[in-house]
Amino acid sequence: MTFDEIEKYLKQASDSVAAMKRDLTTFFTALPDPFFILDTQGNYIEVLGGNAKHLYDDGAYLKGRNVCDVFTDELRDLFISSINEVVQNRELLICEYEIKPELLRTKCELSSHWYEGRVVPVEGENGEIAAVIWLAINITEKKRLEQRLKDLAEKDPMTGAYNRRFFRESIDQHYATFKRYGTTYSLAFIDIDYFKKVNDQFGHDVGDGVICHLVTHIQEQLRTTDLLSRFGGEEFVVLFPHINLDEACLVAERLRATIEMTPYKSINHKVPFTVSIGISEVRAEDESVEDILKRADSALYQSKSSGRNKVTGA
Ligand SMILES: Nc1nc2c(ncn2[C@@H]2O[C@H](COP(=O)(O)OP(=O)(O)OP(=O)(O)O)[C@@H](O)[C@H]2O)c(=O)[nH]1
Repeated sequence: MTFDEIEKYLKQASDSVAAMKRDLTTFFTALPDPFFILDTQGNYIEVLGGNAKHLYDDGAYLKGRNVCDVFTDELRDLFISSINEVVQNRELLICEYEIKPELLRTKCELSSHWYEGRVVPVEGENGEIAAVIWLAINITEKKRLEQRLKDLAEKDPMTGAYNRRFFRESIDQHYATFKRYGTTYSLAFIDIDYFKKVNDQFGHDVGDGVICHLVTHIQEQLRTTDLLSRFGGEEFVVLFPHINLDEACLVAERLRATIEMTPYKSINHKVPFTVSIGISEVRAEDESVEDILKRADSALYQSKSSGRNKVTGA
């Protein structure tokens, strides 16, 4: 082979490698979901794919950065621990994570995005794990649907409070925990006074407004661990975990007083209203959840029969 022939051969080879590289880049860039090549320390070596622009930010800026520079504590831990796990177990790992709007570079985004990460190891020349490939799939729509289905199953559509079925499941769990560990809890039945009159005087729509206003008001006053459910039309129940009767009565009294002071206001109406409340605490001698429910119900009856706008503990 002459020198010219060798040179020609090498040029052809290099051209075809360059063409292959171009083809691969075109191919990877066209992929709808983005994937990242990260070294075992969490440095972004390469960012590819993500052609579905309505679903993904341009991740090019990640190249050369470390996950610790990009994400907040919780996500940083998830990324680092997932990479470590893949390096150790040498197998596919699937995780789900939420990226808050402030981390998304598309500034018009107001809500979080959810992703499914599929992470696989990449072996180096000596068989060691040199890097991981992290495929990120936007599952925000799926998550929204899941949340919607969960809400439909657990919540009252008009007020957004939990429904009676969800309350029943929760109280059954708390009762079981009480029987096993003695962890106390209390219940408050809350019923709007003379609500029929509200409907009769102002109409059903205003009545609905009063109910929603009450729910918002109660939610604002409760701790995040307290559980508010709509038990019936204008009757609600609050489950107070870890709270005894005296403490629950104090909270309920505060609720009663602030409700009295906070009328429902619509464009055309101002509707003052009050509530009656019955409280009970789980007791060692209770044989079932029905016992505590019955006590709260009769305490509510007492509040009603003694003039309404009252709190009674039983
Ligand atoms: N607007 C509206 N009214 C409802 C809803 N659910 C139940 N109600 C009404 O709530 C009223 C409850 O009336 P009652 O049970 O007689 O009780 P009350 O008038 O509040 O009197 P007390 O409870 O004895 O103080 C009924 O007129 C129901 O039609 C609802 O979702 N929206």
